[in-house]
Order: sequence, then C-alpha cells, then structure tokens
Amino acid sequence: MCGIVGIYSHEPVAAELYDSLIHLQHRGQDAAGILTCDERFYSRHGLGLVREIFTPGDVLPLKGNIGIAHTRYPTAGGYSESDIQPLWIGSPRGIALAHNGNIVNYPELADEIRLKQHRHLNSSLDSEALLLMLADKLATGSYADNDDEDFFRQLCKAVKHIYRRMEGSYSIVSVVIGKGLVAFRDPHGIRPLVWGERKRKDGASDYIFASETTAFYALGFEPKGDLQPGEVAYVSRSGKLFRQVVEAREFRPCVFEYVYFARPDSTLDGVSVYRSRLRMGQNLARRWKEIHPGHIPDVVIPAPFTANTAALSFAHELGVRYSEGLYKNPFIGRTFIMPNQKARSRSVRYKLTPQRTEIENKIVLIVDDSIVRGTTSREIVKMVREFGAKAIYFVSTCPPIKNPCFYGIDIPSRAELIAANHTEEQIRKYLGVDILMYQNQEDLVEAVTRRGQHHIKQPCMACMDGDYICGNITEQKIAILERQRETDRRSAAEKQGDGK
Ligand SMILES: O=P(O)(O)OC[C@H]1O[C@H](OP(=O)(O)OP(=O)(O)O)[C@H](O)[C@@H]1O
Ligand SMILES: NC(=O)CC[C@H](N)C(=O)O
Ligand SMILES: [Mg+2]
Repeated sequence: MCGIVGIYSHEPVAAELYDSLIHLQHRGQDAAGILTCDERFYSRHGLGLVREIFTPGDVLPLKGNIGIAHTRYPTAGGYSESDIQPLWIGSPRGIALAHNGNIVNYPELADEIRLKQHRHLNSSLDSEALLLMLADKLATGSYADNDDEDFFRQLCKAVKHIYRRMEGSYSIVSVVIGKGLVAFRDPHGIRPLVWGERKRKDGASDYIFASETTAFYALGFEPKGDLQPGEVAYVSRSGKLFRQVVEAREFRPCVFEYVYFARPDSTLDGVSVYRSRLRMGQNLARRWKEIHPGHIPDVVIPAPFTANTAALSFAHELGVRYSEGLYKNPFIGRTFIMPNQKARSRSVRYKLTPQRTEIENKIVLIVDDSIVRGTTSREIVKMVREFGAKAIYFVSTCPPIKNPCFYGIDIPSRAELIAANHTEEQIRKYLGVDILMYQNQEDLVEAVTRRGQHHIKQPCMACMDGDYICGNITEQKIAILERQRETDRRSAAEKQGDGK
C-alpha cells in the first residue's frame, strides 16, 4: 500500500516532495524515491525509511517545479534498487511514474511486452508494465507542440487503453517532460487518490495529488477532494488543470484503508478515517454487549497505534476505562508492512512495553484493528498474561481476513492468513484468550459509510468476502498468483540473506 505524491508548483518542488513522503511514511517503509524535472529528470532514491535515505544535500539539488515521489510497500517484484519507484524512461518524450496498487494480469502483460513487442523490462515490477503501456500510447505527437488540449485528449485515450488492458488497482502520478503533471485512478477506484490546490498571491495555483491528505495542511494545500474512479487529471506546464472521467466502473474503494492503512487524520472518498474508526469501535462494543452481556472488562487497552481510535469509542460505549496499557515506542515502524515474518515477530516485543499498573489483576479487553497473520495479537496476549491479567478478551474491528489480496495489500496467500485456515475457536485458543470476537462485515461497512459526503455503496472487502471486483480471480488464478508471489518473495529474501 505505497504512498504516492505529485506536485506542480511555481517554486522548486523537491523539498515539498520530501516533506510529503514523511507524511506518507506509514504507507510504505521499504524504499522511497523522489523525481523532479525541468528539461530533464533529477532523481534520488534508496532502500529504507525516508529519513534514512535522504539528506538535505540529496534533496536540494533536485531541480524543477514539477515532481513525483513514492514510498514503497512491495506487492510485486522484490526489494532491490531496481524495484524502487518512481520509474522513468527516456523514450518517447521522457515519462516517469509512481504507482500505488497491484496489477493482477502483470505476468500476461509482461510476456506480451517481452515476447511480442521485444521490449526490455528492467525490473520485476508490475508498475513498469504500466509505464511502458502509457509511454507507448503517448508516443505520437512531439513535446515541442504546445497544445495542452490536444495532449490531454491523447492522454485520456492512452489511459482508457490502460483501463481496458490493466486489471487490478492503480492510483498513478506521472510527469511527462515538456508537458506537465498527470494523475489517474483505476476505474474501480480501489486505491485512494486525493488532490489539493494552493492559491498564490499572484492568482496562479499550485496543485498536489497524493494517496492521502496528510501533507496538505503542512504544505498549505487546500484539500479539494478525490479523483473519481476512472478519472484522469493533468496540470499543463503553464498551470492549467484538466480533469475528465474517462471510464468509471463499479466504485470499490478498499475498506482496509479505513481499518488500518490510512492515517486517521485523512479523509478518503469523503469519509473521515478517524470518524470511521470511532464508529467501528462503537459498533463492535454494541455487539459485545449483545453477545457477551455478562463480560464487562475492568479496562480496555488498544494494541497501539492504529487501534487506539476504535478502542477509545469501544471503552466509551461500554462505560469502561480506556487505558494505554501497552506503550509503543514511536520510533519503531509498523510491523504488518515489514517484508518478512522473522522481522515482524521480533518487532512486536521490541516495540511494545506492557504497563503493570494497567494490567495486573484486571480483566483486560484488548482491541486491535485486525488479526491478519496473528503475529501481533498472539505476542501481545502473551505479554499481557506475563504481566498478571486475570482474564483477557480480544476484539478485532476487522472481520476475519480469509482471502488473499491482489489489489495492493501484501497478503497474497491463504497460507499466511490465520482465519483462512482456522475456525474462530481455534484462533481463540492459538491467541490464548478467554473470549475472541470479530466485527461482522455489515457492521464494518456501516461504520465506514454511516456519515460523510460519499458515493461508497460497497467497498472492496475481497480479503473478507472473496468478492474480487476485477482481474477474473478464479480459484485456479488464486493458486497461480499465490505461487508467483511466494517465488518473488523467496528470491528477494535469498538476495537479502534473510528467511521468510
Ligand atoms: O495479525 P498481524 O499479521 O500481526 O497484523 C495485524 C496487526 O498489524 C498492524 O499493526 P502494526 O504494528 O503494523 O502498526 P500500527 O502501529 O499501525 O498498529 C495492525 O494494526 C494489527 O495490529
Ligand atoms: N503497495 C503498493 O502500492 C505497491 C506498488 C507496486 N506494486 C510495488 O510493488 O512497488
Ligand atoms: Mg497494530
């Protein structure tokens, strides 16, 4: 679930792209890159966290008033330098691109590119196939010609072709040398893409397109909303904004953005992430009272950080004390998006410290946003037991995750999903808790859609209900995709000298 950003400004953009990446760090911790342009591209990238990769001395020489940046959480390919984004090519024109999402039919498209078009793919990234297809369709015309309307028409045709051929999820920011900044969102709107405007004193405007609104306030951009499913936006070199929906299909924004991925201060597709998490906690507490009326805990403790918001409303609804009984070291990153199981397991104990005063001799109810592999929950329960809890209840604001995601969350195989292979009773025993309760799917959707100016009828929750909106995901295809990602990851881990 990478973070992407593109900025068109009247001043150099590199520093603002860096600042945006800091505000999108929660979406990807593996690698990051910044690319700017004037008459040529300037780029800098590396493996690791944004602060580890760039020094001011790296960022300031990146010239130009237009640029894009990316923070990566891999869902395809490996973890090597060649898979870092933004990607760019020099012919035709000079086009660069950053991608959030995952292209399901990448293997077929890659074969076509290699075997039929005899073109070279320099990475194992699905995003590269998208870049080549976009470049191909923009190959006519010249960058000397200055007709922005003409270019936008050509761009819309190119993106429409991508919509017809590329199955999966993709929110894209791109720069075309000599032309300007481009952004588009797949026709189902699976991954988020928001935009903002900053009016200058001279009346001109700067524009930003990003995965989330998180950096807008700091950079002085006013949030203007979301790109619609199937919408293309273009800011020409002279600063004119063009927007057009070229092909909308059934809108299916990913529900897991609200559950876990997005930062709580973001508003995505008209719904406040923070408020949706409060409603998740409220709905879950109402069910708890219905299903387990005699089991009122002494204290409600979140599995920090993401679950904090839902735990707050859960405790409020139950009339029980909310307590930060597990302290999370803020300097350690998110566990779930770490690339391998060894790193994830090690990390839970390393970053969380139980507080005896909040746990000992108490009936503790732990709220987490999700139980995916069960790594976090099992480890936390052990820690809370060690600190003397009398009984432990565990609730998850996300229903059981039983199916792989092929649209941008790196859970591509059922083998690693605890709920795909175990009953709730088995999971309860595995976690070592007295009561385990999951949110149900209806209550989750209700929590996301209850308020806000939005058009969400049914979010994508394929990981819970198996309803895959695109990519012709059959049982046979699932098996192929599971094997393929497993091979990718294994070879990446071998290169890193690390087991899975
Ligand atoms: O069942 P698992 O595979 O362990 O995954 C689920 C856990 O991972 C995430 O936390 P994470 O530590 O990534 O980050 P957070 O601080 O945002 O909660 C999520 O919030 C759950 O706690
Ligand atoms: N999480 C994402 O959006 C990943 C984008 C792209 N598929 C990659 O692996 O880099
Ligand atoms: Mg967590």
